[in-house]
Amino acid sequence: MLEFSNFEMTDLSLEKQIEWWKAIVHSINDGVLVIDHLGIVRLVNPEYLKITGCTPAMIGKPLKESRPGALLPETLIDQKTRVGVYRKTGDREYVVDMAPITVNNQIIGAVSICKSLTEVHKLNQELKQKGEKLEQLQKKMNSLYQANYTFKQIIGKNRGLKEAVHVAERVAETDLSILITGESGTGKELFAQAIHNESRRKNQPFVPVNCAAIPPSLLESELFGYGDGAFTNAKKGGKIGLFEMANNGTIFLDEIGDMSYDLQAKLLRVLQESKIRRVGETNERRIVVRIIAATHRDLQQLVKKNRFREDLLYRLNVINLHIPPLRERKEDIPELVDSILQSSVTNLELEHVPADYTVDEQTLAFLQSYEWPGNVRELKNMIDYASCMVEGTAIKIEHLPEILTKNRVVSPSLQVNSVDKPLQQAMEEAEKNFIQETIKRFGTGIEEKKKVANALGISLATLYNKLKRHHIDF
Ligand SMILES: Nc1ncnc2c1ncn2[C@@H]1O[C@H](COP(=O)(O)OP(=O)(O)OP(=O)(O)O)[C@@H](O)[C@H]1O
Repeated sequence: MLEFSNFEMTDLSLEKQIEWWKAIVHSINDGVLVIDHLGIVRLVNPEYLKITGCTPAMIGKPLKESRPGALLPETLIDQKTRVGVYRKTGDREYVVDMAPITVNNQIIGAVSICKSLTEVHKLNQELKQKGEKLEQLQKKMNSLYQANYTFKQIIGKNRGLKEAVHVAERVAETDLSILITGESGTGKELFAQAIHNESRRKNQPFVPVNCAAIPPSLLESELFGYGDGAFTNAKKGGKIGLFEMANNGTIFLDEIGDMSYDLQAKLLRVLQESKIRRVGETNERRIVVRIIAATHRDLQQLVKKNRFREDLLYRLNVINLHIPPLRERKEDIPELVDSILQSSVTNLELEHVPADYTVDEQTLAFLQSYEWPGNVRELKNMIDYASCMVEGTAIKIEHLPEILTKNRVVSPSLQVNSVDKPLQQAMEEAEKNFIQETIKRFGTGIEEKKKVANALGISLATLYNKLKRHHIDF
């Protein structure tokens, strides 16, 4: 009920006050109609005329005259407020709120406020469109954050690898945190995706984050998001973080060993409390996320050097999966090569090679003799390159990248029974030359030896063996 009894506008003359009130009513975005206690129309605003299609001629006449079905005069009698009354005149639809106007407990009139449903329909339509857009974005986001691999795609019969697959399959359905260790390119993300796809979270996002690729100063806001105006250049309205994106799914924290010590403490708190706080905000948001972390670093060593928090290591390392490097599972190379060849034809859209092209025996033996510092990723890149270069039905040594064949880094345990002696000899010589070239680059001395071994992608012990075998003084 509208009460005017306490209204004061002492500074204005009566005329001015009326003008003032009319201006207010006219500027209202809803339709307004006022009748006096006799049911005579005293005031209508332009929006009312627009919504109902009435004309200003109705002013000064009984409302029932221009609108015989009007309910407002009844409000004068029963003094009831009516809300959301649906009205339709021709093709005009609108809803009306009605209320009596009282001054000093006396009914002096009634007011009707109406809102066009055409407007509401339009807003509804807009809302629907926004909803559809949101759904599309959600789908897009889910497809961006989708895990593609399953355990079936993990190739290898090596004992260490099979053991890792076995454990991963057993723990996939649980929510236990997993730490995957192994050199770069060994398949850590492949494992993480397969675990996610085998879990009950498989229809939820899988969000990979490379902690080493994001500048430390940005990593916190990338992980946890930020609030409105959290810092200069911050997006208006703030930004959702990767943890929130991964809600109900899995977050894969790759290269966790590269995370700053300070951020490690914040991450630990998030893991313990299942709550995140966006940078610059005070409120916390609950999240349910499965954590899989990975690193090529020795985290125990980093703990000893005070560069990794021991408490975080224990929290992440509930299950440890170690993926052996490719040089320790060379028996898997032929099968990996076969699978890469098959996918190369389709992925690279190669038209110049037959679907059943292969790698010839000598080349395969060479691939098995190489140390693969970049592991399966490097093998895949090499085969993809050779697939583009191949002429005929089989990849030969000359189709491999020059850098690989010129700088052959071959393992001491070269098992190439089927290989012609000249190739073996050539490879031995190439290895010797390559080691000598690398020594020239780095120089001599114990530290330099380490650098040489590093550059060659082999251990110091292997380097010593090779030096002895090739009679190289160092
Ligand atoms: N056992 C395997 N079977 C089939 N493909 C594999 C296997 N291991 C690795 N790959 C392939 O090798 C490539 C590199 O794997 P992935 O990215 O998972 O390695 P990573 O250890 O996570 O590397 P990084 O530490 O550099 O991030 C991918 O294309 C992956 O599909």
